[in-house]
Amino acid sequence: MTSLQLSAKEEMVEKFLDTAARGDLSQVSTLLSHAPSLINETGYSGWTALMLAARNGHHHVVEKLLSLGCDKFTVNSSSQTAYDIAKFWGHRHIANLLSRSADGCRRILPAADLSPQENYFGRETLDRLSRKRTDKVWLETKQSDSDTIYILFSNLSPMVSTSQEDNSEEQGDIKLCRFRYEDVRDLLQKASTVMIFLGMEKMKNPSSSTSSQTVESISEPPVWFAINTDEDAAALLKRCRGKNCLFPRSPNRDLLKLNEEEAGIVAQARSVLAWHNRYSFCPTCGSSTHLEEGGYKRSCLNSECRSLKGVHNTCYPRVDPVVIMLVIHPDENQCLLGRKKVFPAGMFSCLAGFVEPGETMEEAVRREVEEESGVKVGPVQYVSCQPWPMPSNLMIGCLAVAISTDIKVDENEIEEARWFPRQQVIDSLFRGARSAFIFPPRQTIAHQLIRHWICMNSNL
Ligand SMILES: NC(=O)C1=CN([C@@H]2O[C@H](COP(=O)(O)OP(=O)(O)OC[C@H]3O[C@@H](n4cnc5c(N)ncnc54)[C@H](O)[C@@H]3O)[C@@H](O)[C@H]2O)C=CC1
Ligand SMILES: [Mg+2]
Ligand SMILES: [Mg+2]
Ligand SMILES: [Mg+2]
Ligand SMILES: [Zn+2]
Repeated sequence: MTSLQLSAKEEMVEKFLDTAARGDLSQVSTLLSHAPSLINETGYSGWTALMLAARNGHHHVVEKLLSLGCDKFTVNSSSQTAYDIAKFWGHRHIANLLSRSADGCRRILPAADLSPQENYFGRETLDRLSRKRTDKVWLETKQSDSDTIYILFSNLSPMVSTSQEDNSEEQGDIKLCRFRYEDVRDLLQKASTVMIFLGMEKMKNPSSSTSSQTVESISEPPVWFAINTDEDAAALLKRCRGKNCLFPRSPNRDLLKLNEEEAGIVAQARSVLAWHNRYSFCPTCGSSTHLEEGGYKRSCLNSECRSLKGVHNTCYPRVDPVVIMLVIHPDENQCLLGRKKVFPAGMFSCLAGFVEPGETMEEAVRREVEEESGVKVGPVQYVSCQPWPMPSNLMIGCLAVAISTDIKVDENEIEEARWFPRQQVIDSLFRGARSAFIFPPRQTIAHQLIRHWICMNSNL
């Protein structure tokens, strides 16, 4: 590029910036249609067109520049963005415009990944159709529909099939056994059977149906129900026609071998069934209860019971919130991990604990960390969450920054807690069993939080 061309370009940039500063919307649009690359240019002042328009309160110009995709995070020599400038000069409507959208949030919370992170047990393959839970006729019709899928639980364990060759604990995958109405009809008639409506399979590709098809001619996807029965497990397994089926004995370990779709279905079914299992009688008066709303409600049969007046939370499935946190050392280069006695040898994980009534998520993080390790925590940031159906937790995953570093473990809860240098954590992640300590499995939110921290400030 010659110096003449350069100065012509500079001249063009200055002209463009001047039109933005004056709020000349039509001229801004014309110049950008001829030379779109002008949009993020900075002139001699180091300011972009967006900053100048924001400085002078030209809302329409700011709007136009944003609609054409200009970069709103560019900073001037005083490290101010267009948003900072608009706020400083009191142009509130422009500041609001610039702070809107997910990008605005990303700037406020740089560590938060706003594309929602999906954790194991969190995939929603079924549309829960909660409005259908009170539609008895629809539910009954669906129960006997030939496409309907039933999954069977015994003692809160789902019946699964497994490939005989694959006996490895970590890798071996298992699949849910699926049954039709005819296969389970007798079970549905037993008074002790608990059945819950799980939902309808989500349409894989709704837009692919041809326009010539009428709405009626497009058949609905199958719906799913889950059944828990007290029938003998061995007798139940005979329904499987010679396939290699079983009821896993250790849900904490074995359910992690399901694929993501089926894990999500089991998370929903197992938690609701576990609630029925533990709340057979009314928690308010001790009378018998009966199932309603597709298995999502248990109502007391005693007409005098207080639980029948107003909304009573004991009538609905319970979820226990648990905070789980990766605590970062103030030097930013170490994290706090602990181990319980029941963990496999060498395994360390994030600290976790139940949220107590009347407590915020942040306070629960600070209290549990201090109780279990003696470390005091300052800022807390939410990262992602995970349904954990053992039996019905919601794991709320956070990063937290320590403001003290001395460790004193509560031996009733934790066997050992240590600060682990970042490099050691990275080695463990990539070397697995050959490393100094073992990570919890990848299906746990604990594993994902540790990974999140490692990846946060690196190019991994
Ligand atoms: N998915 C994951 O990555 C992880 C999941 N977890 C789950 O988080 C849960 C809580 O972690 P902990 O460290 O054990 O919690 P914790 O530190 O609060 O201690 C558990 C103790 O709290 C008491 N407690 C208070 N509220 C309770 C409630 N609603 N249900 C049961 N016990 C209650 C009991 O005495 C229990 O022994 C565990 O059930 C565990 O399965 C724990 C770590 C990792
Ligand atoms: Mg605790
Ligand atoms: Mg704990
Ligand atoms: Mg606790
Ligand atoms: Zn009652």
